[in-house]
Amino acid sequence: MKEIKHYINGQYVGSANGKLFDNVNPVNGKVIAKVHEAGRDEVDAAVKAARAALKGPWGKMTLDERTRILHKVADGINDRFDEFLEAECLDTGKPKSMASHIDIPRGAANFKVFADMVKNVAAESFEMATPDGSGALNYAVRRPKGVIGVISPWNLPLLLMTWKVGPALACGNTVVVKPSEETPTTTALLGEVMKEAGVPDGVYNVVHGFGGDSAGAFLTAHPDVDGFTFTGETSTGEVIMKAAAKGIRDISLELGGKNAGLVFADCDMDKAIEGTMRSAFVNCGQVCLGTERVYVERSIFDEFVSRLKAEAEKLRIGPPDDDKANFGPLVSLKHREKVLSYYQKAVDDGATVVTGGGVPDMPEEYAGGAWVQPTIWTGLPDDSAVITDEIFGPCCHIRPFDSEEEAIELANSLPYGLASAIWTENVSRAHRVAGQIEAGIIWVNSWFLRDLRTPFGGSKQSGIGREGGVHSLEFYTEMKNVCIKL
Ligand SMILES: NC(=O)c1ccc[n+]([C@@H]2O[C@H](COP(=O)([O-])OP(=O)(O)OC[C@H]3O[C@@H](n4cnc5c(N)ncnc54)[C@H](O)[C@@H]3O)[C@@H](O)[C@H]2O)c1
Ligand SMILES: O=C/C=C/C=C(\O)C(=O)O
Repeated sequence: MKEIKHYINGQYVGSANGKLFDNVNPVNGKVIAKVHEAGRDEVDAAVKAARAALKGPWGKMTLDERTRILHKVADGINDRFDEFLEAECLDTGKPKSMASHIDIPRGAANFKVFADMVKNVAAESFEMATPDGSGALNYAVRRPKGVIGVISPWNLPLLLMTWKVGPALACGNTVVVKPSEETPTTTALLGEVMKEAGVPDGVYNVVHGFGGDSAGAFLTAHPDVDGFTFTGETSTGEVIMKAAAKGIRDISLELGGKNAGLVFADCDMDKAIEGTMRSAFVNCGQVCLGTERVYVERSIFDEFVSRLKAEAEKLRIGPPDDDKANFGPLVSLKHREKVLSYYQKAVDDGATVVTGGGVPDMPEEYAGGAWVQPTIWTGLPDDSAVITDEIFGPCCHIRPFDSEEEAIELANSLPYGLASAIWTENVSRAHRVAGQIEAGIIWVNSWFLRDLRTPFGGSKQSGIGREGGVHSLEFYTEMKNVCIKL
């Protein structure tokens, strides 16, 4: 059986404690690899390697050399595109048609964009007067933050990990990455690409394992990590924030959401249906930006519900290599238990199940997989846990509204503030509503349309800080002001 090892100081190494855990294919429940679980020793070795590499050739490289290498990393991902695609789809069960358009290309783009970005951002300077009349000049320079701990989730494994590692390395930092225990493979494979691209040993390190009382917690407890960038659940973010407080380490948190889609009667219905389909069901609903709450103006409510139902029922469920399938399984049976508990809760709370609500019949070979049906509800009270909790499954609840004010109030009614999608052809309304939604990312007549130069992150309990463009540089560098008396 294949083993997945840590990548520390440019070498693949196993765990001294001999602990291994199963990497399971969610399509059929079969074990595809055994993964080494890091103990404190491996985490410590990874952090030490990262610290040493900061002072080694990586720290001494010119910006040009560093960014050229990062372009080679991106090229290396593209050169081995099929291998990354296969690995990502085995770990997650997602359709190849999706991973080949989103996950893997973005894995490469995350290195290119930030390599180019760091070369083109100027630092600030201020001239000032002094009492003696000679004046002074201030200029700011950016320096790498140091060793960055990167903790990433399983829903878009390569995309979300490189979204952090790309800018971290572009800014001259070194990293220790703890990928999700559900999806270790592409993060491990990236070590080979780093080596081939000429990234010096110790710059990119990977430790595998779980969160609490395992690799994740050992990494956040390690005193020699200078900052943590994390994507995952809000409750995990709280734990990581506490760990980072020890030693006053910086954090960037991209957390959960319970995002609202607002569909106004003046929308282009075709666009709204197409976009809401994606925002509710793509990646089997496992996208932090997805809209699990859809609010539709009353005059078009019935039409919207019946059209969304018709489209949801056309989704083709199947494994990654079924070319026609556009809907895979959830990431694990454990996650399915959680999602199905909300499917049950919806019924208990009096929902009308418009479509789905259970587990699809699958052929024998996929019976052990984590399949669920795409599901739409109406009729739930606003305080149902189905409406207030992030389910992270392929489901949405649709509720009517009567006025713009009510729609905004409903969208803002939860403690999350990640993303929102507004569907209207009225340009004034689009600006007006976008301005009032309490969320970090607003899409109008689109969803998950990404320009990597833009600020990305959540407000309220959906996160702290922004990444993307120059905002990533804010987190991954320390700014230093030099004041020169003339
Ligand atoms: N805001 C965003 O950009 C964004 C993007 C993707 C996913 N998410 C969120 O991620 C969640 C789904 O991902 P998940 O289930 O993998 O999240 P999770 O919080 O369970 O796990 C994320 C990572 O944290 C690690 N971890 C867990 N407990 C830890 C601990 N105590 N100390 C250190 N590390 C720990 C896990 O092992 C994993 O690597 C959803 O809530 C989703 O909304 C947010
Ligand atoms: O599941 C969450 C998706 C997050 C997407 C990004 O972080 C991105 O597109 O950069």
